[in-house]
Amino acid sequence: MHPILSIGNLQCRYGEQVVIESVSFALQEGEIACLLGPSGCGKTTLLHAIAGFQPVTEGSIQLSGEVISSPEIQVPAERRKIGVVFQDYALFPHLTVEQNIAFGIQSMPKSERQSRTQSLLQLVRLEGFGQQYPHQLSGGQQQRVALARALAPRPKLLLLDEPFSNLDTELRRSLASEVRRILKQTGTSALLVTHDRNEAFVAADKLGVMGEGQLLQWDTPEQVYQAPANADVARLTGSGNLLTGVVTDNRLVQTPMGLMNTTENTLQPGTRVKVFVRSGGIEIGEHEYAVPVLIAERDFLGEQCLYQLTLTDGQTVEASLPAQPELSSGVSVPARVTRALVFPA
Ligand SMILES: Nc1ncnc2c1ncn2[C@@H]1O[C@H](COP(=O)(O)OP(=O)(O)OP(=O)(O)O)[C@@H](O)[C@H]1O
Repeated sequence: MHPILSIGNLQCRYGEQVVIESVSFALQEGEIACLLGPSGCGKTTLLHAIAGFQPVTEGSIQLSGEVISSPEIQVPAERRKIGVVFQDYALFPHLTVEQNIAFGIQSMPKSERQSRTQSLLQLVRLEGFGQQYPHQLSGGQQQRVALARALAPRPKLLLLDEPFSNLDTELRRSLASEVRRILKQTGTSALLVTHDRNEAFVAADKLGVMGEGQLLQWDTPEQVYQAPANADVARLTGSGNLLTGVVTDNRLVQTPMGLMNTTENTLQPGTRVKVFVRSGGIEIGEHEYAVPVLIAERDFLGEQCLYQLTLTDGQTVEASLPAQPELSSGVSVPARVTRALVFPA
């Protein structure tokens, strides 16, 4: 069976500027994928190419095995059976919630249309809101209407472009999980674009990390987090610190934050490496590998505190540790790295 979406060696350009280069991945039927990447890396361009709003200059996009985009073929957007949910909801302000949801299914017989609209209202938990107008709803409710409207014609694939970015952080995460429930319940294959890793982790079966027009890694969120392909992916998938280091004779890594173990055992002694230490991979306390650090700043966050630790070479690293009153700014303590990701420099 063909994947629902298959992207092969894709390139997109704006004039001479290449903004998508050699991107390949496949999305299986019913899967939810998230494309995560910093602003300007080409996420929206890629989504637009899949939707049919953006021509491709090399490679191809296939939907259920049929080429819908290539340098020679460009199936019009309205014939792709692809739904799109935009960042700004794009609801029709003069139509009620029900009318918005039913907008794309006008060709259905009336009774079928009405029952589909009602079941979608139920699916997005907005029963009772059918007669309201978009401006009477909260941002999160409006985005759920936009989702119901996009799902109404039963698209083969749903694209979501930064769908939660207008909402506050707390709501973003709960809506990401709500959208995942809705997509799974309807068996909808979807590709969601975001620059918020928490949103991507919550929603995705597959995570695609992008940087400067290229797909840096495509895997499950767990795999990407635990085994990032390179230091850029590590940085994009979790806060932390990038240090430089050298592999020692006994296969440890020497860094400005002391010695640390590595699971990367193919590196020869003397190799220069990049070391990414997540904020949770630092421990305070005596240990043979510990080095003295100065607590430069301490932000109390409840269960955890976020510390800025100054190393003897002047660098500052960020550490997330359980709140302890004795660890306050200005205090010098021993600290070490307990977990690190090591990459060739
Ligand atoms: N219409 C356009 N004409 C020319 N260049 C464009 C156009 N749209 C985007 N670009 C450029 O293409 C690159 C990728 O932009 P794109 O919007 O796809 O990135 P993005 O990852 O979605 O960013 P953001 O998260 O900020 O929306 C950027 O360098 C951008 O300046």
